[in-house]
Amino acid sequence: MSESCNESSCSSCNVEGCSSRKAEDFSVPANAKSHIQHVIGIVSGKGGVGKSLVTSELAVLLQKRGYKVGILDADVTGPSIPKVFGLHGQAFGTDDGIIPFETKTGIKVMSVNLILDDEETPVVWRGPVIAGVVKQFWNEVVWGELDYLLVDMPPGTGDVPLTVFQSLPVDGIVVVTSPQELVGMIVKKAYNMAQMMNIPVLGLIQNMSYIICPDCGKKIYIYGEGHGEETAKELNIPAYASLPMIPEIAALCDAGAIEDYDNMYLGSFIDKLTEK
Ligand SMILES: Nc1ncnc2c1ncn2[C@@H]1O[C@H](COP(=O)(O)OP(=O)(O)OP(=O)(O)O)[C@@H](O)[C@H]1O
Repeated sequence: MSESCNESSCSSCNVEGCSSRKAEDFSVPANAKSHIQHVIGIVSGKGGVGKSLVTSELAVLLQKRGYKVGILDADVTGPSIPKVFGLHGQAFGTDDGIIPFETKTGIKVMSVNLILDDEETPVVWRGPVIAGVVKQFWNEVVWGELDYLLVDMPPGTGDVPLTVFQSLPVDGIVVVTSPQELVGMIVKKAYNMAQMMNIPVLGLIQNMSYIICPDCGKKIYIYGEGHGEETAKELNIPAYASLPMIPEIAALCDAGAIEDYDNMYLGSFIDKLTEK
């Protein structure tokens, strides 16, 4: 077994094959023209639970409260952020880097769909290439001054979440789930991954929790009430919200007009998220 050391940093350690080697630093510098206060990752245990919709809604609400917001769409093989904001076309570059698109209320967005020739071209790239694109969206995009950069992650705990956690200065994550998931297990997987990377879990959102009867206003829990709230309490996750199925939001997303929706279900969640 190799000799151990008491150094606080690998750079000052001369012990060959040191067994107490500290974790390698994979961090990537931001673009020189980017000044970003907070980076928040939006994650889910599995696909289709509404992670991109929640990312977009959080961005819209933060922007409405006067914060400067950007969305880095790290869901490279299933990008849906540009569509819900009605963004189409190709981003251009300058000497400073790639200029992100801006939505009609001023949210900055970068997504693989905004660099492809044709947004219907599938992304059939291997993991390291995809991870490289995400890093480029961090260090080559001119984000400028931002209070919050929200990173829409692909579902699960694979290559891209790992790259984001290692390469970007992520302040915390928000986990999106749905009631019919095996919440306890899937949320805990995401929670445990964040713990392993020393990243706090800032919030949990249980999406598609219920529908509201259009005649009597009663909440109907089609998948059962779910365990989101008790899981948030059990894991000491500070912010929790339960979102219903909202038919008008689905229609606005399809029309690229998500910014026209005033989401009243996420107000106190945003309060907690932005608490100093
Ligand atoms: N609360 C909701 N009310 C109505 N429609 C919703 C709601 N949440 C999500 N949807 C719709 O469900 C679909 C899937 O949502 P979304 O793309 O956000 O999921 P996702 O978890 O990001 O999926 P993936 O992991 O595959 O990227 C979208 O059409 C979205 O508009």
